[in-house]
Amino acid sequence: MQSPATLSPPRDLSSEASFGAPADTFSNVASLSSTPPTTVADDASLASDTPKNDIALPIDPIDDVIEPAIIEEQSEVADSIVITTTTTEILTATSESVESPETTRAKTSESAPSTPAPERSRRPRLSAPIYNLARLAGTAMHGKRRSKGDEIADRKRSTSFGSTFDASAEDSNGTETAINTATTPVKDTIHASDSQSSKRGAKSPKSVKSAVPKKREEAPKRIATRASGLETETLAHKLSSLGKRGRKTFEKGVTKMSRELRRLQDTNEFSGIDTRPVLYTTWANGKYVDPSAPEEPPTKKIKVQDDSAYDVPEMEEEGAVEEPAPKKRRVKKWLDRGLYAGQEAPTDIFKGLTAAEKKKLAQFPELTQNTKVNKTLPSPMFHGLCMLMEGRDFKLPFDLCNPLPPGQPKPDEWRKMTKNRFVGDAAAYWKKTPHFKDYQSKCVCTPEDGCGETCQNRIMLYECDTTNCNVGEALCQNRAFARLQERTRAGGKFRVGVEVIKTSDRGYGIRANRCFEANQIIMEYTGEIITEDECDRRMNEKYKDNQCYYLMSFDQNMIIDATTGSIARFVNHSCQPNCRMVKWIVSGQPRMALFAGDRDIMTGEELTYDYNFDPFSAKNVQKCLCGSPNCRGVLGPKPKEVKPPRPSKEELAKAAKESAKKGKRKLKEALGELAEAEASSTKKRKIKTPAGIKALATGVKRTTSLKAATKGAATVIKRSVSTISVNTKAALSKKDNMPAKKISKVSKSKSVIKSYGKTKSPTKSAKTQRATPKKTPSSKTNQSSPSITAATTENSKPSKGKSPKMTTPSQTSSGWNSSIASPSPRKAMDVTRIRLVNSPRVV
Ligand SMILES: C[S@@+](CC[C@H](N)C(=O)[O-])C[C@H]1O[C@@H](n2cnc3c(N)ncnc32)[C@H](O)[C@@H]1O
Repeated sequence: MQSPATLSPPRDLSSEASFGAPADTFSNVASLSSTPPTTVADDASLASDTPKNDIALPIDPIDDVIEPAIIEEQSEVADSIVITTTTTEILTATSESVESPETTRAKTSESAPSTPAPERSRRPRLSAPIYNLARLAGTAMHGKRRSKGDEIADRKRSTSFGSTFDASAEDSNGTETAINTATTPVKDTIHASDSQSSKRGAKSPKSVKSAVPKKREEAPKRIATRASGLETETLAHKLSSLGKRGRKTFEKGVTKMSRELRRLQDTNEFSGIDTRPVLYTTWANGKYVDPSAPEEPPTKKIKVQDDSAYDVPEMEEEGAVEEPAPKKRRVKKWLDRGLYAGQEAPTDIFKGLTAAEKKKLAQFPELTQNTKVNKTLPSPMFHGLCMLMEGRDFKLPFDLCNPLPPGQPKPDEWRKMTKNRFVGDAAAYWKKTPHFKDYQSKCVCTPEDGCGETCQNRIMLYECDTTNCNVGEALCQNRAFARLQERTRAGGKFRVGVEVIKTSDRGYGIRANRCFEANQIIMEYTGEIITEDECDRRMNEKYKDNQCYYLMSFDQNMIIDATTGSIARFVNHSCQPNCRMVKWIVSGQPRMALFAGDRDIMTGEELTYDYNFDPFSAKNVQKCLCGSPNCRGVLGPKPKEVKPPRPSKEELAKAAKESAKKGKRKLKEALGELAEAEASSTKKRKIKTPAGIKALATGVKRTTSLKAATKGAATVIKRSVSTISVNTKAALSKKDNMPAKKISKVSKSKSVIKSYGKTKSPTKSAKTQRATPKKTPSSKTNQSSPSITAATTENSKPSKGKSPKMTTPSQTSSGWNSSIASPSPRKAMDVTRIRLVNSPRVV
């Protein structure tokens, strides 16, 4: 069987064949919407499956005429063509038998209406006859076949030309047959359409639309479905939207409508009703705004909250749920002094200059005469004036905006704690100490004094507050911790004034990012306050694998563990420090803070203090990398001062026995040598014989028992190997904290045994003590003697209950107690020793 591509319409077959245009059944469909047939001659064109432009030229010019009203008919015809194409094989051979257009016209002219319909005024060729195709096809009598249940589809199927085709195929003279069979469906199809109605009322939706513009002014304005939101329309609306022809059709009744229209009349498409859901879309800035898309978080600028969001009437009535508190407006923190915060504006530019410098400065009248101080942007401390005098261009020694280079690694493993926290028995222990109550006694300062150097609270290292100050907040200068709190509460890194840095060789460190005056409080050293027992436990269990510890001897039998603590724990050691660590009693609580040293501190300087490191063992001695000219080389005492390992009890007993054997004279000699050695090592201090030695001597003198002598000797030996660090210079304050002048008379040396004897004669500061000196725990144990010697742990506190490791000179305690027993309360407080041990076993 031949493919449909070879099929050709029954008319003008030769020409079709000659075109040889490819064709398929779908092209028929395409042709339906193009050139509707208006004449019989066009019948052939209807069956043509060649492209329209191919056949348009040779065919009658009527084809050029577009008749919208017959489009529906054409579609019907097209349906038939699909079927009739099966016969074209025969038709190609009988092209000569096809009726010519003229013949066809002659035939049809008889039955064609004499006058063209007035509606068809658009027809360009009025002369062209219009035929009643139904009549011509002989189908006009069929009437309303559809209403009788005649299904078009069935009809099409029933129009099988199989037999005809076969017959015609067999018919050698089958020309006529072929024509009949070929034309029958076409005519049948044409007949099926009502030419009358097609002329007048038959309108496809397309044709309806094309008619609408003509009567646009008359027709009531169509209400846009989208605008109105209506999804259904009234009949009147439907009619109005049909235009004139459509309305007429409705008015005349469906019988006047073409079959196609009748088929479509109840469709929304026919009525022009858009039943698809109307999509309301939002566009902004040329972009589609998806309403289902999650809302973008409001930008920073859009901070205005809609108050209506809080309108929850039910909740208000019940009163059960509180309204969310309005967000507190963040107050912008301004730095009033910039990089030089903490720097006082110089009132006397000659201050601190040498005579030569003053002379030189006097040569610059513009500098000396100008008494007005630039408070807005003061020149850098120590730099500006010197540079001016040297005649150099001023250049900042560091980045103004950020002294610290960016990208500094910060410690992340560290948990911060800004307040001390007592752990375990430490709190109860502290409450038993006299400091807890004694700090409340009021100072006797006058407003003129302003709690200066002579303030008893200051001397005792008790910070003044409302309970113990006689002067009042406005004039009191002894409130360093309170000022620190004020400063840091305001926030901002320049107010806090310190930042963590990463040093090249000592791990992390702390750097000043503002200026600090001499003796000014810088930051507090906070952590967990634990007892020594707890410290032992932690070191043996918790920190046994740690590289180093942040444990600082704090008070009697108490230690601050800053493993969880403030950033002060990162302050490194220096043998020439610019800070010191001092303990104060604030509101009855022990607190430790880092204070600036005797000189001002510049922005960018690394903060250091002397650890007074007690390694507890020679093997724990760490190399010091502070780089100062007077570096001791190790963290702690110099190697020669490193304590030898402590003798065991047996060794001590043996030594005592031996010394007892040597006799009284030799023992005296030994003691004399020892005392001499101590005296030579502490030039400024008068060494008092330690109580143990005293007891030993007394025991020998009085020929007491050997046991007593042994005990005394053992005590002496113990003390001789103990490192007792007394940083007598610590906690000196010129302005805020301590009267420096008085303390300056005290030796600065941090010594071992040397320190013991110096406290026999009261220092000048002792004169300022209260009439009734406060009793320390150590003084309780050795009340008669204010000397350090009587206050060692060994004496005051038996080492029975301690582990062997800790029983040995609880050096921290001994050092601490010794200073507490000092007649100078200042000295009693200023001992701070950091215990940084590399091996927990050593403790
Ligand atoms: C309390 S921490 C100080 C902060 C420490 N750099 C860090 O990164 O955590 C004490 C440890 O710092 C190191 N360190 C501090 N000062 C030092 C110095 N001058 N020389 C060498 N190491 C020092 C030692 O390892 C010491 O055990």
